[in-house]
Amino acid sequence: MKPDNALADGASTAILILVASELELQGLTLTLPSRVQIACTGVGKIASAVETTLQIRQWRPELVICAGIGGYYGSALELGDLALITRELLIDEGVATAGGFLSMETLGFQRCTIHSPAAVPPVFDQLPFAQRHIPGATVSTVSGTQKMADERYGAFLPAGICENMEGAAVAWACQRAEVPWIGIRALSNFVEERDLERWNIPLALASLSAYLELFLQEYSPQ
Ligand SMILES: O=C(O)c1cccc(C(=O)CC[C@H]2O[C@@H](n3cnc4c(=O)[nH]cnc43)[C@H](O)[C@@H]2O)c1
Repeated sequence: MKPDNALADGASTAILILVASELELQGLTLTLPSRVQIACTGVGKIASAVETTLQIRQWRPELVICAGIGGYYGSALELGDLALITRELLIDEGVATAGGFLSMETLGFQRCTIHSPAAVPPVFDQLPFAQRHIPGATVSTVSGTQKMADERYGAFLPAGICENMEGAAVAWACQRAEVPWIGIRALSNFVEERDLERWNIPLALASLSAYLELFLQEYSPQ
């Protein structure tokens, strides 16, 4: 027997929006067109990779949007601005040595960069915040010190990079399933010395909602 929400044979979902946490799912104010689904993967690489695979198998989407909040290392954007992501870097998978960090790719194991086959997401003029095409950096441990942030991302200034905990895992699962993906992250904090008073998750979720609403209108899947 099929679950209640399974698709009829031959049907497909146009867009599957994946967020990491219930906080993000509950905080988004979206009107979903009929062929758009939204689901929560859980936080981090393992939960999001597994859940993305299961969600793709269930909904057979034409596009996955990996949406959520993220941290920003850079000088061009403010909190509430949007990172439009088509390249995700596995930035902390490797070996720490006295001579510095060696990535798995450098050591001859798996690739550490996942490129999207999808077009760069659009910039919408009518939104009151900046939207920039920058890479995502997927980590297991949030950079909570300025030292770690500088070591990880010093080379990315000034355009910047968006740190998160799921992007590359979602992208990897999409790539294996041959489903195009994009990342849309609203900046909730700067990647710096941890200070929760400087985070603004409500602002980030408001601008993420505004962007996604326009995106879904623009691409109104029938
Ligand atoms: O340090 C804390 O107490 C704390 C409180 C609330 C949330 C967090 C998170 O680390 C949220 C992780 C969650 O949100 C994404 N995210 C947002 N900002 C960042 C960041 O700077 N670095 C990495 N991930 C970030 C992430 O994708 C997770 O889903 C901590």
